[in-house]
Amino acid sequence: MKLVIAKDYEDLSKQAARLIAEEVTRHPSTILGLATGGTPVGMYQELIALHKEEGIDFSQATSFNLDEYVGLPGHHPQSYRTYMEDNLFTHINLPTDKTNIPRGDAADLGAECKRYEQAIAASGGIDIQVLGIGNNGHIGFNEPGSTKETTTRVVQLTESTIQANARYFHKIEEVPTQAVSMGIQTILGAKKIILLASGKAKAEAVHSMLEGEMTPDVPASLLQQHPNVTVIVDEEAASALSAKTRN
Ligand SMILES: N[C@@H]1[C@@H](O)[C@H](O)[C@@H](COP(=O)(O)O)O[C@@H]1O
Repeated sequence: MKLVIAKDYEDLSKQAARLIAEEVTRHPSTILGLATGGTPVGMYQELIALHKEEGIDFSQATSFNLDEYVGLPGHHPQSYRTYMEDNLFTHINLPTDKTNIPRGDAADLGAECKRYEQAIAASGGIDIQVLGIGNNGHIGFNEPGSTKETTTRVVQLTESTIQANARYFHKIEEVPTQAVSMGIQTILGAKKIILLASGKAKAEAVHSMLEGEMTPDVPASLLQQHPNVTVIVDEEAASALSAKTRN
């Protein structure tokens, strides 16, 4: 995996946005894999600026998000659909009907997971997938124990993930306990992957991902088998890495 240590969060966000913008410029009908969470917010702001100031054009692109909470309709203020609308979609020219996010409120969630996986395959597959990382090494909502064979499915969130995500809800009881998430196999199917991590709380997970053994106990470590991963971190998130990995 290629490691980039950015100066700070702003630099990390700019570098990540540049990679996406280059991809969209080179290949306008790019299939983007998008992530939520606090970490990519700065990257989305940079992409909006690149769209407005440099005319980066998303009109022919398609996007697939990693995951969505079970039980939240798209219009719910804490749904990942709302997050994406607010942080990116309403500010760029990606057509709404080309933005895909699993339906967490589907009546038949099993069918929804199949439909989503098939839609990704039918698009030709994800060209560039953005990932964050959970404190416990999760990617998307693939919690520890997720194997490399997993595809889009309903997952149970761990207590630590529920706690980490409670900051977006009024109270912890409101945080859904399940999500629909692309699987590890789905993510590994992307042609390129960019993983972003910022802050001290991610240092241990970044260390295990890059320097630990490949194990479903740290789902992000399974990315070691992918041929084209760029990990962009800031100094704090890099703080548990050995000198050898840093160089
Ligand atoms: N499903 C999302 C992940 O995709 C994200 O990577 C993680 C970390 O979020 P943050 O960037 O806010 O630390 O949070 C959630 O669990």
